[in-house]
Amino acid sequence: MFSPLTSTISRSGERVMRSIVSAAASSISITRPDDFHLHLRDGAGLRSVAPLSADVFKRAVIMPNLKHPVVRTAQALDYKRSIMDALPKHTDFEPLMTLYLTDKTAPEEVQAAKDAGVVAFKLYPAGATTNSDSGVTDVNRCLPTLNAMAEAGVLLLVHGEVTSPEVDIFDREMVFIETVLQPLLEQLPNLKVVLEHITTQHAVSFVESTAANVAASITPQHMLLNRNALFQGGLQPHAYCLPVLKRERHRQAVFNAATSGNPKFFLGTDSAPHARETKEASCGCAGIFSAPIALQLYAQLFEEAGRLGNLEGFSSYHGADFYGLPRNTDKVELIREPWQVPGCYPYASTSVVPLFAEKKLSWKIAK
Ligand SMILES: NC(=O)N[C@@H](CC(=O)O)C(=O)O
Ligand SMILES: [Zn+2]
Ligand SMILES: [Zn+2]
Repeated sequence: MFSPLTSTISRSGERVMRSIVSAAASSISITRPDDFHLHLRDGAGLRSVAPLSADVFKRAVIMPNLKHPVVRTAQALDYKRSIMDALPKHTDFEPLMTLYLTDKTAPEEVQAAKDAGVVAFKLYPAGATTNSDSGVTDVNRCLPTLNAMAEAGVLLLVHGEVTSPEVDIFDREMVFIETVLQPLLEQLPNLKVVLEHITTQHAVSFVESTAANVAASITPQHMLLNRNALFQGGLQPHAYCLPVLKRERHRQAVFNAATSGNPKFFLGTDSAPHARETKEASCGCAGIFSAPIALQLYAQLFEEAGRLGNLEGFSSYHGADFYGLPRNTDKVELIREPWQVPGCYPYASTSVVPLFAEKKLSWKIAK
């Protein structure tokens, strides 16, 4: 279903840290990773997928775009309790909660959220993606709240796409950066921003060239696939996510950024489960589910780059450092043992098709 990774990646400048991994190591041990962009949904869907993330990741930044968006601190605390209730009793997984920014979010909510341990607010331009109808119609309406965030050191996470129908869908990230993000950072130069799930050379360059308070998360699908994957052999709904996959040179830019070792880029799977029948539909949902295979696929992609030694920074250090969180101290071990990704996973009363379904991964997580 998905195109295999094209082997066009240059292997020059290979910098494998020998202390962690030797040429064709049969296992690697890395500090336990965190997922800085995760959709867990609620209800029965939550109970299906949450344990799969908690099996691998120590912490995850939980996206607030539920059907009833998580807009108030009290809701985030309720949601956190239902996440913990969906996990085995003695789990050490820690959900890092976020709030959904709206035109009406009061500046006072910022301190309340921070005091309650909420780590960030999420900016969804209204209409940009799944469950974003209550999102922001104009960032200028949110300036007092964004200013409060800058002052309190609370992060802004951004779905970076404009929504105007005149803008070509493949240009929406670039236009957002130019017309919304850049001007916003000129007004609030200290605001800590994560540009989520970046997909273009423009986003990579922007993040590389701005100050240290701007970083980006990178998904496995945007490292792996270009937009041909959407149409390979017919319409491929399970390759559809937002921001939509881009052309090959953008995939390469994102791939190179992720594997470069630059601390501004870190792991955020954007694992976004949708029931199979809601994707295989006349109007299919946007979102790719990757929780149970993401770390293994990142490892494969870093190895493809000849940069397996940079995996640990990307998956376990850069995000924690940017968020001001302590690095995890426990480890996960990946073993070289090919296995086939299942065609689907149970999801509530139905199923969800993962990224890389029925394909072979070369790394497995040791139990
Ligand atoms: N990435 C997606 O295509 N979908 C996400 C929303 C988002 O992260 O934009 C979802 O919640 O399904
Ligand atoms: Zn998004
Ligand atoms: Zn997302």
